[in-house]
Amino acid sequence: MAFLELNHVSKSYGTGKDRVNVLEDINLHIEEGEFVAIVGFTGSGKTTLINLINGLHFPDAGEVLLNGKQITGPGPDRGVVFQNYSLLPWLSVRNNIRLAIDQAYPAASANDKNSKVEAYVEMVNLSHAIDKKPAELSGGMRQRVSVARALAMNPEMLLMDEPLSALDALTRGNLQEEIVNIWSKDKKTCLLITNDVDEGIVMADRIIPLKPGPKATLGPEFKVGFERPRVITAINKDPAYKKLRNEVIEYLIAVGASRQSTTDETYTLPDLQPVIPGRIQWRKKQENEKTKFF
Ligand SMILES: Nc1ncnc2c1ncn2[C@@H]1O[C@H](COP(=O)(O)OP(=O)(O)OP(=O)(O)O)[C@@H](O)[C@H]1O
Repeated sequence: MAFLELNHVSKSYGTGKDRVNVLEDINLHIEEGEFVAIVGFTGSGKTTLINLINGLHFPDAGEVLLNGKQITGPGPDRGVVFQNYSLLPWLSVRNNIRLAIDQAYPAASANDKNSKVEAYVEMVNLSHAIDKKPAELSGGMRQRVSVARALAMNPEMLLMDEPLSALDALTRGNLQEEIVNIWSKDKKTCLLITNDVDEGIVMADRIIPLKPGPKATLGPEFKVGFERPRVITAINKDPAYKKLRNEVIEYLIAVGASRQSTTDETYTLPDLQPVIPGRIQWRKKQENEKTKFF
């Protein structure tokens, strides 16, 4: 029995003609302490997959098991880092983390809780900003707070839904390294959702592609055997890195292309007129229409 198991999981939204079959027959087994990356196309159902594990959604068919038990809702055993930080804007870094500590260690003394808050903030190198509010932080700093908050819950598993995709390349690289450092210290089981193959190679033990939806399924896994710590500037010179990267990318391109040629689903774009600032669109004045001044 694996630590996390998804067996024959399918998930749809809506009913009748509005029904969207997002995931179909998902089978995923993750061992305790493993770091797995799911790489997928935009809109293929990556967030849906995370939400099934997080307990925010439930499968229509199949089962999601953590430690052999069916997931019945969100719980402190799973810490989640979202793409959009989701911090409470009126609270400082300290108090955002404190909320998580209060929930994870309700019986701890105030002093003990304060020390834990400070330790998690230090873990993500934000001690200098501990009393700042989210609006006073950069995107990378906010994402560090999100990671610290998820870890402060002392979860058994960390779920990360494209946590770094809004960040610039340099900040993204630094945070990838920090997250892996933290993971390697206490080996929490990690599931990372990403659309970046390189991110998967730098961070994960295995990369599993999620094929394009609707009815997205998981593709074959790619094992990432590079020794840790992995430094991207060093491993990107390694021919084995280029080979693995090409294999994953070629697989994604192939399934993307075959999906486009076989799908019978059609998507209707909304009927909208784009508003282009600074551009004047002329039309013939209607009869009896008064001239308007803006
Ligand atoms: N609550 C919902 N109700 C109806 N449809 C939904 C709901 N949530 C997601 N969907 C649809 O399910 C599909 C998959 O969405 P999901 O957010 O899981 O994909 P994703 O791969 O995470 O997307 P992205 O890459 O854009 O973040 C999309 O077509 C989306 O419109």
